[in-house]
Amino acid sequence: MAAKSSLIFVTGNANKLKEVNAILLTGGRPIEIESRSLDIPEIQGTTQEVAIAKCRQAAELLGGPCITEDTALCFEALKGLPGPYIKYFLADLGHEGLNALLVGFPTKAAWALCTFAYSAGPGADPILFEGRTDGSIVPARGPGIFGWDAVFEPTGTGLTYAEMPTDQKNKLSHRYKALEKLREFLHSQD
Ligand SMILES: O=P(O)(O)OP(=O)(O)OP(=O)(O)OC[C@H]1O[C@@H](n2cnc3c(O)ncnc32)[C@H](O)[C@@H]1O
Ligand SMILES: [Mg+2]
Repeated sequence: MAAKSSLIFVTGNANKLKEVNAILLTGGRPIEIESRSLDIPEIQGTTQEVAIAKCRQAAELLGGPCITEDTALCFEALKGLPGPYIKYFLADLGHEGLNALLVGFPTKAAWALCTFAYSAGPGADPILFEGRTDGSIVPARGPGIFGWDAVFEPTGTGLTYAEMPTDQKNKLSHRYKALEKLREFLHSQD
């Protein structure tokens, strides 16, 4: 019997990869992935359009099945923006600037949205798996290791993602919720 090759996760983000491995390798039926760092241009559009276009391109480049992931951080006061453009807002404005965007708005509510996309190969329509965690934007607390972790406080926890032990974040995060759906899908394909 031919050995089953593991699924390739295309991402340039080492912190994402670490969390994805930690989440997928735990649980009743662990899933192994390989990773590939490819620089894939991201289009403008809704989170779903961005996710589908990136996964399509990744599958073309690899010539086979793959998964990709897009993370959005959506501010309620800004009707969901920066959303999929959070990477560029964070890079230019920093944690303080993200807080400053909300000065003068009555709500600091926000949600983190993770969208995994799976493509069966070049030409196949990607399938999406979304996970959302609600919270609010706060002045930075905790180590500034991963993106906007220090300014996002999930509702009811009293801690920012950055202040949480890894396994606490990985049990309630946007990424965890999306991966549980992806895990179920992959097992149904076995
Ligand atoms: O190669 P890809 O997978 O696209 O990696 P990326 O870093 O470009 O990631 P995105 O396009 O999804 O942009 C999301 C931004 O949000 C950051 N980010 C993603 N997940 C996060 C998390 O769980 N906590 C904090 N920041 C996160 C990430 O560092 C980026 O700045
Ligand atoms: Mg990206």
